[in-house]
Amino acid sequence: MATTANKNINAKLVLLGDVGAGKSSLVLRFVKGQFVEFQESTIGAAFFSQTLAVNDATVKFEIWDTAGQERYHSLAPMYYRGAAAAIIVYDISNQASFERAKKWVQELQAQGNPNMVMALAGNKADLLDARKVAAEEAQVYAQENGLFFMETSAKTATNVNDIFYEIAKRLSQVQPAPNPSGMVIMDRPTERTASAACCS
Ligand SMILES: Nc1nc2c(ncn2[C@@H]2O[C@H](COP(=O)(O)OP(=O)(O)OP(=O)(O)O)[C@@H](O)[C@H]2O)c(=O)[nH]1
Repeated sequence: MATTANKNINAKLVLLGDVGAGKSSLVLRFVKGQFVEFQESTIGAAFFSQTLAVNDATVKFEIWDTAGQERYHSLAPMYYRGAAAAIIVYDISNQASFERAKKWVQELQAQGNPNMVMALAGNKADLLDARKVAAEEAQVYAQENGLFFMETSAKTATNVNDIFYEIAKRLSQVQPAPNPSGMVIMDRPTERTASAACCS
C-alpha cells in the first residue's frame, strides 16, 4: 500500500478556565502521565510541548497553561492570540467555573483566531457525587457555540488523551491554505534527516 508523506504541524494550544478547574492537571496528565493531588496554582503561565501522531500527520503541540486567578486575566491575550486551538476548562462540581468558561468562550469568539479549534472540557468527571453542571447542558452550550465537548478527569485520566487527540485530528484536517494562525505546516516528510545541514 502506498504511504503518503507525513504532514508535520506545529500548533499553539492554550488552556483557559477558572482557578482550580484543573488546567495544569490536564496538561500534566497529557504530557507526563502524572496527577498531583495538591497541584499548585499557576503563576502567569507555564509552557509544555507534546507530539501526537494522527492519521497522516504529526502534530506538535506548543501548550500554554494559563493561570486562572483573576489578577492574571490581562495576560491571557498574549497566550491565546494566534493560537490554533484552545481548551476551555471548567470543573463539573463548580457551577461558577462553568459560567467562567462561557466568558472565556465569548472572549475567544470576540478576540481569538476565527479558525481556532475550541474544546470545552468538563473536568473532575470523577467527582460524580458532587456534580453541579449537567453534561447535557454543557453539550448543548458547546454545540450552539461551535466547540466540541468532553468530560475529562485528570485524576483518573478519563478522556485526557482523547481531547488532545481530537484537537490534533481536527487540526490535521484543516486545509493547508490558508493556514489558521498559530499553526505551521512543514512541507516535508518526518523521516528526513539532518544530513543536508548547511553552514560550515
Ligand atoms: N478529583 C479531581 N481533582 C482534580 C482533577 N483535576 C485537578 N484536580 C485538583 O484540583 C486542584 C486544582 O488543579 P489545577 O490543575 O491546579 O487547576 P488549574 O486550573 O491549573 O488552577 P490555576 O493554575 O490556579 O488556574 C488540584 O488540587 C488538583 O489536584 C480531577 O480531574 N479530579
